[in-house]
Amino acid sequence: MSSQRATAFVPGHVTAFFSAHPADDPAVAGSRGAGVTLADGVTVRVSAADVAADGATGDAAAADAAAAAATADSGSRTIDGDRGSIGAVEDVLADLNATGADVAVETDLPIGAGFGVSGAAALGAALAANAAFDRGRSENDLVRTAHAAEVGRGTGLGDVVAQARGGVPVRLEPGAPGVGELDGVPASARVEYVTFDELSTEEVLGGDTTALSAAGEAALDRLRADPRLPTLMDAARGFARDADLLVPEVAEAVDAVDAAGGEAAMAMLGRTVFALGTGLSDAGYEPRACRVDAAGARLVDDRDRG
Ligand SMILES: Nc1ncnc2c1ncn2[C@@H]1O[C@H](COP(=O)(O)OP(=O)(O)OP(=O)(O)O)[C@@H](O)[C@H]1O
Ligand SMILES: CC(C)(CO)[C@@H](O)C(=O)[O-]
Repeated sequence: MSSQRATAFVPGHVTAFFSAHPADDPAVAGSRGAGVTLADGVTVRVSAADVAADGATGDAAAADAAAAAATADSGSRTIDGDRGSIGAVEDVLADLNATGADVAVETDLPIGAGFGVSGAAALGAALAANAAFDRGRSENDLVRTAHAAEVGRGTGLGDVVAQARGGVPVRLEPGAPGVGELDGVPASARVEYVTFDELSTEEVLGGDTTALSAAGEAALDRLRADPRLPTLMDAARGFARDADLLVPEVAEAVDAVDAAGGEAAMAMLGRTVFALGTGLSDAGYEPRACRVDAAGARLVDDRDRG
């Protein structure tokens, strides 16, 4: 019996460095690399359209009506309360026969600025729709669905598998569960971040990624030899420089943090700088701050998240 509504939380993910590995099969396509998941993330609420309207949690007839509504053409879509949709989320809902559901995406993170919001929204929609409509999929299956949707839309390669894991994920082999392979840097930290503007993931991934990927592989070799946070940050700085992705505002902030004795790097793919500890505050910026997310993507009780 389905509950007809469910809520999932998925951490943000900043990629420190990556290499791109396209493939025809979206479960095989992905990226190698490493990054940091954030306790700041994306909450996705999925509910059958009539349940959202009526607040009914009701009897078997109501459940049948709700299940039917879930597969209707399209329910409402909001991002932070305004009408809006994310392509990868739509593909996930289609895969789960849940296009008729109402889907509310909520996040304090900026979209398109290197926090993997589209991947998080896709994974959150998969977890919540599966629970709301009792689709009976396993976690790996849902991560695969969200990964394929994200890769298919060109909005990310490795965010979904990283967000499913939490912590400081290292993507050793590209692809969805069953294909890719993950490790992690066993560390927790406070992370500060400042965003200057968006950077289109679709544009960068759609261009020539040969040089970028060579730089990403070199950075991964360094981190594998010394899986510690300072090495991740140093490898990230080398990657941004060698892959020619550094933008002036970010370069200036990274230098300022370095001059103040801290560790910072550029978040891929956004005009965003992230730092460990109080790196950005110490350098005179007014950053947002959170911890590394410890748990990875998860269903949450509606009451826990207002
Ligand atoms: N307000 C918005 N600003 C930017 N993109 C939006 C917005 N609303 C919906 N979208 C959609 O969300 C997706 C954003 O994907 P994109 O990969 O650029 O960002 P991201 O996942 O937040 O970050 P990144 O991949 O840089 O880590 C796009 O498919 C875009 O069409
Ligand atoms: C391509 C990417 C940098 C976009 O955020 C990310 O998905 C990754 O690391 O694969």
